[in-house]
Amino acid sequence: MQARCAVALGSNIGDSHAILEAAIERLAHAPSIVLQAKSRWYTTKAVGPPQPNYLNGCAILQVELSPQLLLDTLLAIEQEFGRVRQQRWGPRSLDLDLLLYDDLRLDTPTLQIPHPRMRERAFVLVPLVEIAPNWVEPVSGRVIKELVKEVDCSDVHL
Ligand SMILES: Nc1ncnc2c1ncn2[C@@H]1O[C@H](COP(=O)(O)OP(=O)(O)OP(=O)(O)O)[C@@H](O)[C@H]1O
Ligand SMILES: Nc1nc2c(c(=O)[nH]1)N=C(CO)CN2
Repeated sequence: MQARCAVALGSNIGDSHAILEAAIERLAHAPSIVLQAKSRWYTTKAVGPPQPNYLNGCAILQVELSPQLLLDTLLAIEQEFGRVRQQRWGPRSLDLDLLLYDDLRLDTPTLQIPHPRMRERAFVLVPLVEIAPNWVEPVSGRVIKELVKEVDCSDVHL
């Protein structure tokens, strides 16, 4: 079973650029994952509690993993990069969110697809539109290039 997936990457602790580049390499070499595309890195104002700016980007992966196994892989890579889970929406060395998995809709206690907050997040939609403008977000039924027009992108910069 093959699926095309979109993943969001973020970091605001440590050398975020080096961490995100290393995380992409790690993903690209993970079993059952092929890296198809990656966006540029954007500096973004933190959403949530006061904290340093983030560096954010997105990647498209071809995977031979179930959604749950892909999430487990993402969480394991976060741990490898020293992620310490503290407050919700608090600062982190590496955050990997599973945004889209083909046109799947899933709502379980541990995994929601599409990511439920992706439609309102400029720090997700701006990098994603670079690499997947015509992907239909299955809850809204709208393509990413339309969704990005509806968010305030003024705090997202190259
Ligand atoms: N699509 C998804 N991608 C990543 N994690 C998810 C997803 N759906 C549910 N989760 C669950 O969310 C849990 C907490 O994730 P995390 O700590 O990264 O949240 P957060 O980054 O603080 O907030 P947000 O989810 O708003 O980005 C994960 O352990 C995972 O079980
Ligand atoms: N700009 C920005 N803000 C955030 C981010 C993020 O990646 N970028 N991640 C969060 C928790 O997922 C909370 N706030």
